[in-house]
Amino acid sequence: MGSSREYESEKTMIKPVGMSIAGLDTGNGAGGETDLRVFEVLGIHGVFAITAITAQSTKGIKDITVVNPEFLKKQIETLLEDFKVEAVKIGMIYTKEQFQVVNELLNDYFLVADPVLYAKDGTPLIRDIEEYKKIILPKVKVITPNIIEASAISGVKIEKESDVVIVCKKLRDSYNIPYVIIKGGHSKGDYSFDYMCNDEGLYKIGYKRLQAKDTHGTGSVFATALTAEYIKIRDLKLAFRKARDFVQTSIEYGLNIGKGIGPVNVSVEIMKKSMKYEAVEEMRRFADFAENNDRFWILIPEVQSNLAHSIKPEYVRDLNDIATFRGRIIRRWDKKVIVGHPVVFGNPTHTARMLLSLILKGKDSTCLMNIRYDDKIVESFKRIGYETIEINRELEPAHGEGKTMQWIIEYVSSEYGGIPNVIYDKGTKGKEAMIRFWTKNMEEMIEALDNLLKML
Ligand SMILES: Nc1ncnc2c1ncn2[C@@H]1O[C@H](COP(=O)(O)OP(=O)(O)O)[C@@H](O)[C@H]1O
Ligand SMILES: Cc1ncc(COP(=O)(O)OP(=O)(O)O)c(N)n1
Repeated sequence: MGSSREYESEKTMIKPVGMSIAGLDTGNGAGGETDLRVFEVLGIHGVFAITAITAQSTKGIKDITVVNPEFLKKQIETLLEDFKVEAVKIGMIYTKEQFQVVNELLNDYFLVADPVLYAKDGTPLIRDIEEYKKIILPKVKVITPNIIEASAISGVKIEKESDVVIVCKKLRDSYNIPYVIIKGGHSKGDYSFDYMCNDEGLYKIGYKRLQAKDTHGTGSVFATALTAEYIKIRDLKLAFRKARDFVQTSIEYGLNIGKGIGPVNVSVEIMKKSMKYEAVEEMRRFADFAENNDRFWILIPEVQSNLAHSIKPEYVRDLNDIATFRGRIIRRWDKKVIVGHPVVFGNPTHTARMLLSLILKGKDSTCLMNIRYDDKIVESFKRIGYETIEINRELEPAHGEGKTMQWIIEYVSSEYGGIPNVIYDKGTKGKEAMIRFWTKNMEEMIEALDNLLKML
């Protein structure tokens, strides 16, 4: 046996470093600690120099303790002498003495300023605004105000798109800022437009305005994501698009925690990726079960089977969150069952569509398989303890291809109130009779089919 030294890696692991200079939000929704989480999920090692501690929750800010400028200086110096900081995001920074520290220490750095004049509850987060304009703004490469902040800093009220152009120009000219990004979260309309202006002109991105309650931290998260993306790709226009995309997803999955405005969900993308990985592993487990059970062929209809398996239902939005086997589950001439790998997401199979309809209807279901219709199979499901329901495919309206699965779920739900685990039909002209069986999880699916096969 070789010693463990043989396997020691010679490679050193490195990560780019980004810095946040910001206040601490004790509720972990908007301050420097959230910036660290954003840096982390975007592949940056975040470091944090703290300017103030806010006693804050989803209900707002109760109090603020400001860090003295000497200690802010000590923190920044300590970090800069050790790490190669690639870019710095400046969030809440409170006093002119603190601004002077930044002015003194961060001359040669790429600075992104989020001028958080007020928190959502109206609490001022930058006290000496006039000094901020004089000391901080001329140093920054990018500024990311919302329309209220942009109006307050420029003195020009933003009411329409042409005002954005005027304010952009004014901010760029007055403070010599190369990139001004004005965020449209506080404007009205079906789309939330953000504008970036630079030497080349105005560039606008619009995303559907989400009717979301839990939006605490949108601005902080946007500016930090922009900083992180800039560090990675060094292209601010592309970083703008990526940061905007990141914020949209974070708002879409905002966290309904606390009694007030919950934080946006910055880790949702990596969580969904890891859930998808788990789903693939479970599909493999199912494939082993199906291929190694010598009676599994009994369950396979003429049109063959498939298994649809989703990530946690609350994270499911569309077919991209549902896995199936690309080559279906096939019964060979010699009764051998072959599972057609690979597992793929976003495959518009009947099983995936039906599972999606079930989930969108509010069912806590993650697995669904289509099974050959046979009286004995339906009876066995009943004996195991599952409720069954028969539907008549003759009743299906002529709604074109691709709508049948949704119709079955809508029909069962409206006619019978609930949606039993076993839904079957005896077929119609050109349509094979079929059983569809759904379960809460993979454990239950495998156990139920195992029991069923022992009865047949
Ligand atoms: N309801 C929403 N739907 C979609 N995007 C939004 C919504 N609210 C804010 N945003 C986006 O979130 C980001 C932060 O914007 P904004 O809320 O204006 O900043 P701040 O948090 O500084 O007030 C912007 O990209 C904006 O377009
Ligand atoms: C400590 C701290 N820093 C910044 C903010 C404001 O951030 P923002 O992203 O604008 O979030 P909302 O307050 O608007 O939700 C903060 N609240 N606390």
